[in-house]
Amino acid sequence: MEYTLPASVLILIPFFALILEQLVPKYLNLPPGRRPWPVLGNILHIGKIPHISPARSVPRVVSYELSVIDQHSILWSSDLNNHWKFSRAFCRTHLFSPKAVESHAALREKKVFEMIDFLMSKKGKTVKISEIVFCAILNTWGNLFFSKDLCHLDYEMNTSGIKHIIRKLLELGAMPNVSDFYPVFDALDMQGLRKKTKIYQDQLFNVWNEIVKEKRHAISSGSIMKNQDFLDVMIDSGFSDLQINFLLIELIAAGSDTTTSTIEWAMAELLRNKDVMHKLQAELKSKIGSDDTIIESKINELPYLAACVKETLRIHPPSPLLIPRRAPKTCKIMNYTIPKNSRPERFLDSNVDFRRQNFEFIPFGAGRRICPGLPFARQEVHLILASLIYYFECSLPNDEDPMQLDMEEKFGVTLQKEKPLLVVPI
Ligand code: HEM
Repeated sequence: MEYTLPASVLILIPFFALILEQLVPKYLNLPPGRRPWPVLGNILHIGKIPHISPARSVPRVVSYELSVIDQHSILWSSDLNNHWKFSRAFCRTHLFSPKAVESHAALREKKVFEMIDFLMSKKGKTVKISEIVFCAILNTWGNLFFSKDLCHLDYEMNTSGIKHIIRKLLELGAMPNVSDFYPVFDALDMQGLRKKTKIYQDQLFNVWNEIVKEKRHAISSGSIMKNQDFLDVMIDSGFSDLQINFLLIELIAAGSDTTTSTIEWAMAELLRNKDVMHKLQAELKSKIGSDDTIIESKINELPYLAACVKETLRIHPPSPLLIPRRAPKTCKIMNYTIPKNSRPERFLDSNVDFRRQNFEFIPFGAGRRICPGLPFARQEVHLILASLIYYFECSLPNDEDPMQLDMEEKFGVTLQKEKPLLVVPI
């Protein structure tokens, strides 16, 4: 009996805390948004596609121990601590500086040629283009990191399931987590998201754990030349296994789905916009010639291709928590005309570029947290898209009308097409 009072007070404390949390923001000058419900907050306003919902509060998207994140993550680190600064500088030196990006051009080209060769063998057949592009990109990273391919271009033969694991991790990362809204429940992991994330993370680590072990052994016994790939450099710089795992998982997750979905959306838009497709084909024909191959040094001479990529990133930004913009019909906002739909030409006579400080167009973010992979992604997306359009005349299966193509978006850490794009390369 004597325990009744303290026990009930203990039970009530979280509820008082939650109600207080809902009341306090009323006195702050917050940006306009839907009025939160007591206790529930904006959770009911989030909806199925949170990146375009009018909710005020956006959840923390990942569930992991914050101390571990801050010591090992670039992507999710909550402040700009020394670890974050070191990791960004390390990646910039070895992966993303202009010199590093250029030194990897031959590898990107090789992996794209392999993809084109594979697609040649599929002429006339229906393929899921995102699976093949994803694999080409993953193999580029695999070779940069471990000097090894990570998946099979014939996606039906993939047994490691690496793409599935990455997609699952990204899905879990984007799932609204009760404890993101109510941190008081954090330790309970009520939806089991942390537990599931750990399972998939371990599966991904297993893809390269053996390689890391072998590399450590070979380096310490002096049986291989040093610094042949990024893993060598990490080992040489004293990275622990946990540091290696975190950095690789983040680079692979951040760098594969974003680039793949940009190319998939670009292909879908091009198939729907025949005039744009013809203009792009004409540019490629005139600048590349009819029996030449596409290499990166030629990519920068293709302004219409660059405009198409920018237009894709404008309409379908792969990082959806930066708000996507698309006007279903031409309209005026504050005396500005907002033209409808896809029109890459808007970028031809304009200096707006995601590499500059043009804050009206920031698909890679901006400022100190701007995407460090931008220079790499830019080369990769241009090269793959140009190659697909140059070597193939793609159509939709069963003579489907491109205007009926399903363009629904699926919310996630990266913005995917709800229905994967199926094409027939000819
Ligand atoms: C089309 C391709 C890509 C797009 C649109 C994109 C977009 C973004 C965006 C919007 C952010 C958040 C920026 C912010 O918080 O302000 C980001 C962060 C990041 N991206 Fe990318 N990204 C792409 C490709 C890549 C690639 C290829 C890599 C490298 C493998 C990469 C690695 C990262 C990392 C590590 C961060 C975290 C940076 C930090 O928090 O300091 N991304 N990206």
